[in-house]
Amino acid sequence: MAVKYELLKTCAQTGARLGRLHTPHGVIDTPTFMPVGTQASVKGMSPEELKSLNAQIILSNTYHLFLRPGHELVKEAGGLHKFMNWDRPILTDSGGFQVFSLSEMRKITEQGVEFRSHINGDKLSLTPESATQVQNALGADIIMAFDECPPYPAEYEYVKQSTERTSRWAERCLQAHGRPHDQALFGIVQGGMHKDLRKQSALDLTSLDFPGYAMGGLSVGEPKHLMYEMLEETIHLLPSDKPRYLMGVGSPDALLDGSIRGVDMFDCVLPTRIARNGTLMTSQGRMVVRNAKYTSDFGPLDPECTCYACRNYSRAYIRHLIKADEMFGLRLTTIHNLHFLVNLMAQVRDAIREDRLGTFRDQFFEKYGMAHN
Ligand SMILES: CNc1nc2cc3c(=O)[nH]c(N)nc3c(CC[C@H]3O[C@@H](OC)[C@H](OC)[C@@H]3OC)c2[nH]1
Ligand SMILES: [Zn+2]
Repeated sequence: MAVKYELLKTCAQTGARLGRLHTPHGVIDTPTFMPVGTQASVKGMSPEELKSLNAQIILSNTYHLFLRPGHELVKEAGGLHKFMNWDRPILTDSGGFQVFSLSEMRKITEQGVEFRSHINGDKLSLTPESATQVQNALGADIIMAFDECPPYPAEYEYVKQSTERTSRWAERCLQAHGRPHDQALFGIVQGGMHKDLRKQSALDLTSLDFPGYAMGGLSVGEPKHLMYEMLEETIHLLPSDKPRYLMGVGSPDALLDGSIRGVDMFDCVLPTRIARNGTLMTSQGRMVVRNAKYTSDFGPLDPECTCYACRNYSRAYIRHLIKADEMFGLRLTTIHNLHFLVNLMAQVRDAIREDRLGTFRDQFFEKYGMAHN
């Protein structure tokens, strides 16, 4: 069956929505946080551990898998679900963003992007057609249109040209989309930090009628208030019966403030990335467990947390593992941070159900401390 969004209710206190996203590999409760598994693995986590954390969908990335091991190999393996032994929903990004953030020597034209692999320097290219065909081969449940995420800051004229080209690319992606097993292609709204360009991009893409829409070009170094301004400018132009996905956003405060503004889906490498240097998101704010003050602290990472790491290990032990460069340490900090965000979104959904998300946000910020994010 196709990807279908079901709006269950809107929070009476805020603009937040409670929903369910039905996909061929299962249902996703929204608003949702999606763990990132860029190279077909959420770093250090097994599928069983992700399921025990109640992760309902994970992300992977076209740019990385196109370079290594190659989409033909993944297709030969039976697709990404089989290849990585994950039988729940997967979303893949189109690679547009990574071409600009990772590759060298890139050249962008109406046709697409030419670049050199950051792995071995090979001269490669991606176009709206090839990026869509790669994603068809990988077989995720939700795939993203091939777009350009303009740098921040950028000249108005550049953003205008880029955004108009991204709208033309979106149409080419729809044409090229093979729709294998009802795979859903989401459009990505651009427009930089310019309200008129954001509006035009939203109108262009909604006229093409995608099953879901992402807000791209944000969380690229702009001040948070600017991100929210662009979000507010765009989100009411998107159909309310389709899911809205804010790309690259995942600090706790942004998940709350994005949900309040009507966002249904979030992704971010933050929880897994900071876990790898021993930084934890806890109910009392951020904590750096390698800090000497935890040397003989035999309590859990977070006294309010019920995750596997907090139920079975102490700060002292995890600090020791991180200092000793033991792999198990990073697995425990990753388990905790992923649990923290997945659990935060479960509390957000409960708050929406009970029309109290605004109150929940204020209470959370109070405890978590707005200084941290
Ligand atoms: C951090 N801030 C941020 N702003 C972003 C904006 C865009 C955008 O406009 N277009 C596209 N196509 N992608 C974007 C992305 C990348 C997200 C992916 O990047 C990968 O995480 C690093 C991951 O791949 C599994 C994820 O998959 C959806 C952004 N990330
Ligand atoms: Zn925990």
